[in-house]
Amino acid sequence: MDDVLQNIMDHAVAVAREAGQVVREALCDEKQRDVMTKSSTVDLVTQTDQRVEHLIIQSVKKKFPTHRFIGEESVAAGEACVLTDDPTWIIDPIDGTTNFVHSFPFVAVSIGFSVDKKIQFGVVYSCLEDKMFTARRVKEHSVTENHLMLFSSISDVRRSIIATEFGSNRETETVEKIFSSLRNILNIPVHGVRGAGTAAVNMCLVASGCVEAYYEVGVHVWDVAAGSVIVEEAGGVLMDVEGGPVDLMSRRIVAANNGTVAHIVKEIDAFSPTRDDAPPTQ
Ligand SMILES: O=P([O-])([O-])O[C@@H]1[C@H](O)[C@H](O)[C@@H](O)[C@H](O)[C@H]1O
Ligand SMILES: [Mg+2]
Ligand SMILES: [Mg+2]
Repeated sequence: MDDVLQNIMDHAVAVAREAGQVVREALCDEKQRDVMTKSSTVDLVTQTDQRVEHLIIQSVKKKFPTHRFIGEESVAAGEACVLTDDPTWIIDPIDGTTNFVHSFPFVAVSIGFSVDKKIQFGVVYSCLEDKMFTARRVKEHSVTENHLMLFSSISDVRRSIIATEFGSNRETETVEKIFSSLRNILNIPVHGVRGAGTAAVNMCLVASGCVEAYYEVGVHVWDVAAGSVIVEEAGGVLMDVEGGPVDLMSRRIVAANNGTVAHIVKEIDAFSPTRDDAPPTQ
């Protein structure tokens, strides 16, 4: 299985790079950044998101015809978001669509691959920085192209930088919760709070030791599937925002180094968005 998995992972890296090239070219063409909206007026999608997801899925289908898919834009178009034991590609064609639309320079292609409901490897291509982050669920971990994982050993949360995002839910109660968590964390006080505008890149920043933790309520499985292996293989931990094991379908995540995770979890004002795998409402 090892060689088979490596073969699949090599394909994921190649197709992520190809997708990244499409994203870079699209950035120079305003038409390809025309905005449509999904769950709210600030949940953006473009024809480029759809085109890139199609490209990835078609390329994989040719090589691995029995594999299944959970893709952000396919789910938006009505496909089920159900993780089975079958080999499944979990795809976010453009993580950071708002960044893409505004030319804010952090945009990633994120691909996780799952077997038996466990993510086996993750590939995050931060395509404007041209950084490829990969990790496979084995002892070895690797980040290609000179991007060494330099995991943070800071255990004093007051010396940390914490990454988070505001997401795309603007309901008053949700915004209140987001600010309540943020206030608690700033008041620790931490050195700073940052957000790249892409969950996948934020997780790679944890894996690279640039920030000590990243948390968000409202992410989706395609935002964090790839990053989850990258963080764990770098030596980090994943947790639910109220402590306990993370559930990638729950839309809640903390990814952190060992020293700060417990401190961060204490400060988050948690809430529970509708799960990714919830049956559709009629
Ligand atoms: O929509 P998208 O750009 O693929 O993904 C979003 C980005 O990762 C953003 O940083 C995060 O705050 C949202 O929760 C995600 O949904
Ligand atoms: Mg995303
Ligand atoms: Mg996306």
